[in-house]
Amino acid sequence: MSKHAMSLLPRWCSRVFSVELNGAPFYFAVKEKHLGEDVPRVFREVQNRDKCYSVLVYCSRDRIKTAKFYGELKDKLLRDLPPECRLSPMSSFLPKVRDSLVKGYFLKGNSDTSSPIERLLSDLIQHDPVLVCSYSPAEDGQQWTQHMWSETASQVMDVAKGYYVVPSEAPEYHPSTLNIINSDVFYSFDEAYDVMKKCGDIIPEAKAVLELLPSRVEARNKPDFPVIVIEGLDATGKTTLTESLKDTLGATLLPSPPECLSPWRARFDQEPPLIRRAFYALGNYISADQIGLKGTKTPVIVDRFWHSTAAYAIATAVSGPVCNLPGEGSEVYCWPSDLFQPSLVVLLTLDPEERKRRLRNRGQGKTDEEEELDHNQLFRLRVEEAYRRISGPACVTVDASPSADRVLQQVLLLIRGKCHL
Ligand SMILES: Nc1ncnc2c1ncn2[C@@H]1O[C@H](COP(=O)(O)OP(=O)(O)O)[C@@H](O)[C@H]1O
Ligand SMILES: Nc1ccn([C@@H]2O[C@H](COP(=O)(O)OP(=O)(O)O)[C@@H](O)[C@H]2O)c(=O)n1
Repeated sequence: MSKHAMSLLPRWCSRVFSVELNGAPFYFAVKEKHLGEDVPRVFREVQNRDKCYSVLVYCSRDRIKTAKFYGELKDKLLRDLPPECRLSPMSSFLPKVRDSLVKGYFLKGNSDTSSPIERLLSDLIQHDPVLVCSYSPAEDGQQWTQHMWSETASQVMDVAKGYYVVPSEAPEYHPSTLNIINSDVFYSFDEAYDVMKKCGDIIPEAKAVLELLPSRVEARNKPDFPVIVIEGLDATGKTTLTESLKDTLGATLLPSPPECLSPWRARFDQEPPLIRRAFYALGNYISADQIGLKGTKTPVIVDRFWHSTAAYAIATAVSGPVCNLPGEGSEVYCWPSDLFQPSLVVLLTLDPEERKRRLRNRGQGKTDEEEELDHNQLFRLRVEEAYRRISGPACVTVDASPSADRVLQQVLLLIRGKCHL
């Protein structure tokens, strides 16, 4: 059965394409007619005998499978492509159109490698939800053109018409911001639950997670006592502070994600963002249920909560500097309407050097994300800024560099001011 590739990604000529080279994005668009525009920067340094390709993963009906496939595609390309072939992250989107982003890879090869690359891409297009294009210099040698591949039952061929590639302006925010809602951050129990439920067929552990979920989303009891969440990057002193608060206030301390999810955490940390973030989102609803239970008897201190879930997810989805984040006040930073709202959220902040020193002294293993915080300063800045932008409740920032006791006293003052304890 033949299908026209273009119908899989509508409004092809309105789309912007982004290729990330050494962490910096380069944008281009396609046009039927050429009006003397420049050659986009991505193609400017490419030699004449080189050939480039793009593989974009379009969303099939099953978005769990699509997310899994996207994660596996990179491994497959890295394993099966000739080593000389250069692979860069790529995406395509309709500016300002929500959920229009599709992701994939941009491949650069030369005339020696084009046969194995094309064999691999032909195979992919026949079996997987991908859209393949090749890029080559136009006949006049001045411009570059894009040819979309079309698949028939037995062969793969270029769709006859080529498009010119032309430079395009950078969007206001990083293109990934278009797809954050309900793919990276979930704003209701039902949205996260739906993803976990659909995972049941392919990830056996998902069924175990579903069984731990509360039957009612609303916290079963409205806590009579204050509920205080302590947030911050790894090694800012959350554990130290939450333990002291527990003792000083006679409070109950709840970790997040909740302990009952511990056996499954490493498993879900390996999954693509859609599944991994749904797991953490659901963890907050389990915590909310426990808060409802304990908060009728004592104050409750929570080590991380929704701020962590949303801030890390947003900062991972977006790359580059802080200005790439969704703008302040964006709906992306809103608290889920069906999730319990704590009385106070404290964000511990620390100078990066002091944080590293504390990490070294503690000497524990780190998650990949925490490793990333160390190596990638921009990632750390994005997480911190996303923390600050989340509202409903917003966090109150506390400098965690003084001694543990001084930090405790500072936070107790805040709690007494806000929660009348
Ligand atoms: N205010 C502080 N001053 C100096 N060292 C601290 C302070 N708070 C915590 N530490 C130390 O820093 C390390 C990280 O603290 P921890 O409470 O485990 O952070 P987190 O739970 O945020 O990862 C620990 O070794 C802890 O003893
Ligand atoms: N409520 C929560 C808690 C953690 N998390 C995730 O868990 C990671 C940090 O957890 P962690 O247990 O390693 O952090 P520490 O509290 O040990 O510093 C973050 O990177 C988040 O991605 C979350 O998404 N939601």
